[in-house]
Amino acid sequence: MKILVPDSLPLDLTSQGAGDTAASGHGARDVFVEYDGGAPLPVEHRDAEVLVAWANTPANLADAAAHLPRLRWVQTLAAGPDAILAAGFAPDVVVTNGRSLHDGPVAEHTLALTLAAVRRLDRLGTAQREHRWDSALGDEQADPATSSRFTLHGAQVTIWGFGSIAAALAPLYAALGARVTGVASTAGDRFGFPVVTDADLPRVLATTDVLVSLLPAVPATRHAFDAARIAQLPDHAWFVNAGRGATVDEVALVAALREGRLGGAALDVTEIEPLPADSPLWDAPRTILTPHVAGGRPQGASALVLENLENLRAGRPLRNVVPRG
Ligand SMILES: NC(=O)C1=CN([C@@H]2O[C@H](COP(=O)(O)OP(=O)(O)OC[C@H]3O[C@@H](n4cnc5c(N)ncnc54)[C@H](O)[C@@H]3O)[C@@H](O)[C@H]2O)C=CC1
Ligand SMILES: O=C(O)C(=O)CO
Repeated sequence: MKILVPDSLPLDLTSQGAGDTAASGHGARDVFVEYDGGAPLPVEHRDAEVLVAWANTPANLADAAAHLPRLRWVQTLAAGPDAILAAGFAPDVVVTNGRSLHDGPVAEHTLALTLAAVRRLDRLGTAQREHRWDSALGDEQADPATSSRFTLHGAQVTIWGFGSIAAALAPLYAALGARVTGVASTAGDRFGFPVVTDADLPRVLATTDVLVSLLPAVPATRHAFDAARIAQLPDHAWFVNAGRGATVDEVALVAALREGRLGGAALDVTEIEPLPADSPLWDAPRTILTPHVAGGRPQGASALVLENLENLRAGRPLRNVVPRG
């Protein structure tokens, strides 16, 4: 079985006995071939049956979808399913994602964005660059009625998209004294945190101090955070997004920031990446931007690939299957 693996990651796929594919019925050894996810796939590797993807260009993925007739399984190492679903792989190709491989780093980065937001590091950074000692901020925020703007202690944090990353993140907020509510496709109690569905958003958002979005980009979540949702939040609430930019109506967000309708926005992701130089988001007031760096490299990618390779050989269901259509 020929398995294409990205040359952009140091995967260790040698320690698994994976070379012997007798159990798969092919009677030949597995061949791991490194490829460049930024270039067309070499013609001599169009007989590959497995594609492991990481940070591939859309053109490379479309090329793979069109030119690998024997393809059975695509393993993306990204948690987000959007890019791999957009490539147009045939319906009988199993697609799995890197859910869980980014939990720790994304949780840390999202917490960092949240702390930068509530402690107003944006404003204090500007003051530093202007050589101004802006200690007034501390006094302004000392008012108990509004102190939730300046501390997470006692603040209501709502995590929209309460899945694998949220499971790592929610306890960090709780440890700082925040109350955490999750929003997901199904309601219930998860890891000790209450989880509601979108139907409850108007009620939940009304008392939210920090709305954290970890929503995947799928058709149902496109521009989910729009003018109507912004209007449901208190004016002091911050919006933190480490999910996907496509879930945000950025025109509505910039308008709200300019009108003082939000405490601010801290965004690791934007609808177009890299963010165009003329995007109004760069200069929107009370806005913190980071360039899609929350996840970084996947953690434990080799183990996931090997586990799913074993599953494929044994005819078992693969881990992290992305629902199609
Ligand atoms: N900024 C970065 O570097 C990174 C961003 N991400 C993003 O984070 C997202 C979340 O990752 P995981 O937690 O691993 O995914 P997950 O699949 O474990 O969780 C997603 C959650 O969103 C919920 N959800 C989906 N549609 C919803 C809707 N319409 N309303 C309410 N909830 C909805 C699901 O019920 C699920 O609980 C990824 O899809 C990806 O876009 C992931 C890794 C790195
Ligand atoms: O895993 C993902 O979805 C990412 O965005 C990686 O940075």
